[in-house]
Amino acid sequence: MSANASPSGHQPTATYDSAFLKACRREPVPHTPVWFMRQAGRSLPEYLKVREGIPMLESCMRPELVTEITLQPVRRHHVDAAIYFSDIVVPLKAIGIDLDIKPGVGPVVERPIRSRADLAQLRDLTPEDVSYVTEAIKLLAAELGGTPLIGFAGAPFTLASYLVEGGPSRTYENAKAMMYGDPELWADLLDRLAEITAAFLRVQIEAGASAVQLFDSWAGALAPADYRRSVLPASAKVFDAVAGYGVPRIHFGVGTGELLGLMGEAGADVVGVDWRVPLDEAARRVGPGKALQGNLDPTVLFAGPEAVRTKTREVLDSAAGLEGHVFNLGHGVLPSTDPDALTRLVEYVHEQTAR
Ligand SMILES: Cc1c2[nH]c(c1CCC(=O)O)Cc1[nH]c(c(CCC(=O)O)c1C)Cc1[nH]c(c(CCC(=O)O)c1C)Cc1[nH]c(c(C)c1CCC(=O)O)C2
Repeated sequence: MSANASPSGHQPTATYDSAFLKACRREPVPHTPVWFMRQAGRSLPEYLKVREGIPMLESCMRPELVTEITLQPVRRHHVDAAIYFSDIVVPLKAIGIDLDIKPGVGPVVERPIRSRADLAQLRDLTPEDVSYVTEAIKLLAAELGGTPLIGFAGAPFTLASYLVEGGPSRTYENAKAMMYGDPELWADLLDRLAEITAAFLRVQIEAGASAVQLFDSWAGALAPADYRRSVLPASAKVFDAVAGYGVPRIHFGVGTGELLGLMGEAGADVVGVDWRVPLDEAARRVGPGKALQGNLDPTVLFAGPEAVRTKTREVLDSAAGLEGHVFNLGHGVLPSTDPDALTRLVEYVHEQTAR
């Protein structure tokens, strides 16, 4: 049996009983678990060293390299969970979409999806398309011991934002134009992406991931009514598709203060919160029955150790009444962050919350 227990009749394992998975299940924890979005990556000199000369997407397809990069922040910071090293566009590349990740820019798509004919670019994802993911997760499970591994994928809206725009955007004008102007095409696009995303998460869970996070990073660009009508059904389809595994499902976005209730409704077990809404208020918006993840402003790490402690204490205080809290930043680690500040932060949260 894998490190993941089935919802019925679980076998206790160090992974199943880890602080991270307990907090996701809203069970009592020995300390508040901590991990960081983008904990692997450019903030770590050891990452820059092993990535030297290897393009981002290629590095995601090399199981030994993925394993090493995923383990680096666990070794260095003693975080409570590892996140699988990959990118949200990897499954799109795997089904043959012509795209690349440009350094300092982000994902760039050669032929953006703008019409019904363009949908033909999207075919089903099979486990064979991403055999390197299965291989890397098996290697990781052997190395991680009791530390849980989080698998992840981009949510249909965030993936669509890259596919329709053709690259990063501040306004999402093409994606939103399709959403408002051709709702049927938009719904079909998001539904196809939901299927690809669900298939990609299933591969990760079946290989041994203990939790999954759906990154809807750019959903905060939407008004609640549009999110509910045009985006929520596709994200809900993804969460439904992986519900049966009994692994916690985390749902994250940036600038989603007005969407937190709806993001919970989409079906996640844990809702990620950025730094704009305090966790006690976020809990009221999300409603009962869900754990929360977050939410230190990543720029606080540039302010010196005392400020980090003060602001961390504020996050912990606002989380004091929650049933389940996973400490994280409100968004990813910024590349120029001092890694020692992250190590100290993990230590501080553990020490402050030891029970
Ligand atoms: C929107 C998004 C993307 N990718 C991702 C998201 C959702 C999370 C978020 O909101 O930040 C998700 C992602 N991308 C990466 C991870 C690794 C796992 C981890 O969190 O440690 C994760 C979880 C690696 C990466 N993905 C990328 C890097 C940097 C490239 C490099 O190191 O060469 C890493 C470590 C590239 C990437 N890929 C993307 C962007 C915007 C960029 C940055 C472009 C740049 O600034 O150079 C798309």
